[in-house]
Amino acid sequence: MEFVPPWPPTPLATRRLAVETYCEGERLCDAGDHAAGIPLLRKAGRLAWELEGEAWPQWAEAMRASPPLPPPPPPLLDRSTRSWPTELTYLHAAAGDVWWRHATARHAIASALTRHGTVLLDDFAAERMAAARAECERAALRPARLRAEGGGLVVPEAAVRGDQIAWVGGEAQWQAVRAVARLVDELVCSVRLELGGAAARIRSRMAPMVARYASGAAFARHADNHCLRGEGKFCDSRVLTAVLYLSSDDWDASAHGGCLRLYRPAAGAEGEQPFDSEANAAADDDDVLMDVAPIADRLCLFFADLRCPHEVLPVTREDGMRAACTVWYCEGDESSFPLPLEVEPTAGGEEVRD
Ligand SMILES: O=C(O)CCC(=O)C(=O)O
Ligand SMILES: [Fe+2]
Repeated sequence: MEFVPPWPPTPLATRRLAVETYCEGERLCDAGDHAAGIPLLRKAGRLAWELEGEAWPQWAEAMRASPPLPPPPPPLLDRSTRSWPTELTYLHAAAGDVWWRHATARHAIASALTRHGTVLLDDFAAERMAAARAECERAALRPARLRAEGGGLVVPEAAVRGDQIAWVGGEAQWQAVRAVARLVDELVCSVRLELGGAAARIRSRMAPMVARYASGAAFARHADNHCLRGEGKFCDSRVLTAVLYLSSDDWDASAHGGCLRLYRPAAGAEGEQPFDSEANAAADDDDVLMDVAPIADRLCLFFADLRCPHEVLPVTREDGMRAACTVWYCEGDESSFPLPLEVEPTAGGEEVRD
């Protein structure tokens, strides 16, 4: 009688991971670490039912015998890769400096965010960018800190989080950074309703954070706000993250590093863990979505929660500046800067009191 398999064959995309998980489980069991090995063997069986049987199919044996292929490098979005949809290229050329104010652009931005959790806009602040960058270059910054297990704030190792930061208040030294943050406000306020969900309830934002990454600095994989679908012990009110890069004009990510690496949402992310640099560092590279070069005047918008894990890859350049202004947009009106319900186009760069 012909053997009829109990389930459809495991998809090709999952097979390699299943076999590798099995081999790692087997290696740990052989080394006597059954507590770590057995869960991996079980996981392998959940990934590919064929591995539960006595006799493995040919594809599984072949994979066990062949060394794993190195993962393909993630796509690098750099200066040569246009980040907006093709239909916006003409618009960008035609619409003058603030091209994304056009309704077509806003719909495309909202729809990319909804579909992919992230969107990139190049030439975002146009002529306002250079002054903001100059303020960032001049500023005295201090090492960023992370919350330690006991609750206190510590300066971590540079590979875990090595940026130097400042929170932008009402001081005269930050006039241009405040002006670009108001441009981001205008964009976020104009797309929030179309985004729906918690984004539709964005009513405030935090003070902008300016950050510079010197040579050797990185920020290990993390999500800005540890919650999934609005829930989780470590949830705060942040909904959207907006990062506007203020790097040197000649930043070449393939030579100087410092890319923002975006990951797919972690499978089964419960949203219950605090920032855990070890677990995050060990996370799977298979989940990489793309590497975003931190080129000047590029705005990267993404959801602040566990839908968008990300990391800053180490900077390898001694001179030059890898810098950004980050603004977090929050549900409700409790954060430092209330946002209007109606959007007014931001006046051309002049100073308005925040
Ligand atoms: O600078 C970047 O590209 C992202 C920084 C970041 O992830 C953060 O500050 O939370
Ligand atoms: Fe982040």
